[in-house]
Amino acid sequence: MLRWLTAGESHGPELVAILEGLPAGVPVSLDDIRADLARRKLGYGRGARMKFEEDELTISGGVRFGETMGSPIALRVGNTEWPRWVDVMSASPVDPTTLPKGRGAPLTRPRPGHADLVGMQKYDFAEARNVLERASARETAARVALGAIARKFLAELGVELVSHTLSIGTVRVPEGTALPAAGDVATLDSDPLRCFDKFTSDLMVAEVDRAHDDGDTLGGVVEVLAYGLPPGLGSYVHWDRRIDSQLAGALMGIQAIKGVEVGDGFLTTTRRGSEAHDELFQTDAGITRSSDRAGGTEGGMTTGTVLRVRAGMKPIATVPHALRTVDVEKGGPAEAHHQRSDVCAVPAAGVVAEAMVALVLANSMLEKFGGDSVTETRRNLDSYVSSIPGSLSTTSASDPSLA
Ligand SMILES: Cc1cc2nc3c(=O)[nH]c(=O)nc-3n(C[C@H](O)[C@H](O)[C@H](O)COP(=O)(O)O)c2cc1C
Ligand SMILES: C=C(O[C@@H]1CC(C(=O)O)=C[C@@H](OP(=O)(O)O)[C@H]1O)C(=O)O
Repeated sequence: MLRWLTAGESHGPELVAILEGLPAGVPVSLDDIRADLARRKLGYGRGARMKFEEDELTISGGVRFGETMGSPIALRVGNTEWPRWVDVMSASPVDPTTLPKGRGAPLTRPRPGHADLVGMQKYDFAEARNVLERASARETAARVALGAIARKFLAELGVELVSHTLSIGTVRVPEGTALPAAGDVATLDSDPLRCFDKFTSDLMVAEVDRAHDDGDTLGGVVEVLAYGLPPGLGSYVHWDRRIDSQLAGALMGIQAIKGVEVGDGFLTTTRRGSEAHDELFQTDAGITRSSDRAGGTEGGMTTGTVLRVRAGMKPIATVPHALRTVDVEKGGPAEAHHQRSDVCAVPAAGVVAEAMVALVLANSMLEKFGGDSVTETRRNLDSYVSSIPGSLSTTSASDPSLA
């Protein structure tokens, strides 16, 4: 079983992360993790902070000479902006009146849609700093770093992941657009919104510009695809072993994600049964499916076809054209506090979603195939796959495309 934890605040010295349970022998380099951290910063519409803040990555345990050792992997993602926050985020007691004017001023005008107000009520804080520091999606840098390692493990087992933007606000990729293939990561990352359809991507950029000009923010939908999975990860035998349940939980655990779909998701609910499922056919090569509507899971298990999951992100809560709120110190109406923020962080959420899916799939692989070394995991996987009649041809008969 894989376990992972993150700690650290948005403006603290660093984020730290631990991944426990990964077999030995997985090739991991600083550059692999850095590449995914860099991808998380991409996407048109992110705020100024993405430009000046660097992720300073250190591997402090679990990897030697470029390979995992089977021991817990410990990572640090240092924050180059820390010198500017040493006083406000000091771990030692500080008298706030000694801080320069404006530094550490109490945040008493909670932002609707962010964690500010309920966090203050729940943890008995008089202002929102302690809440937003941890609620902030800065933490997703740590998860992406962990996901990069899970992804390397999956690659050793022949599994590759890719994510793309399906919609920004009301601008959607047209139905029937071909899905990105595993190797399309570089093409996607050179696109300002990581949208596979160039025409739609330009419309999305214009949508972000409009929101920015209006002092507003946007959400959207991302999709993660995983190629090369075997049938049978997850299980129908118990609710918490269903792969759909684990994927949904992991994706909903990302800040601002408010909905998850597997395969054609809610669209499937509008179809008749005769048009909703993927029919099975016997061919010389084995059993194939006529379509790929289910998104690669049936009965809480992977089918062996491409896995397709979507996550819907709400618009950023820190709206420049500030929302109405209450000043909890003075009482009475006020405008929510706002300094800067992303206009749209949907493409970044896609990279985070990839990381979460990678961690869930890596865990499922280990649950089913075990292994203290990746060679052992692969041997067990190969033996299982070769024991299933027709298993190598369970991929969809048709090219997957957007429903
Ligand atoms: C990659 C990413 C970047 C984000 N950037 C911002 C931001 O700049 N400003 C903001 O208010 N919320 C941002 N959010 C969303 C908040 O972190 C989130 O809305 C908040 O923690 C409250 O949680 P909830 O939306 O799940 O209720 C971002 C989320 C993600 C995934
Ligand atoms: C720092 C990151 O994202 C931050 C996530 C975030 C939020 O409220 O979630 C708010 C913004 O930070 P600030 O309020 O300091 O401008 C984003 O920049 C990051 O992704 O690395």
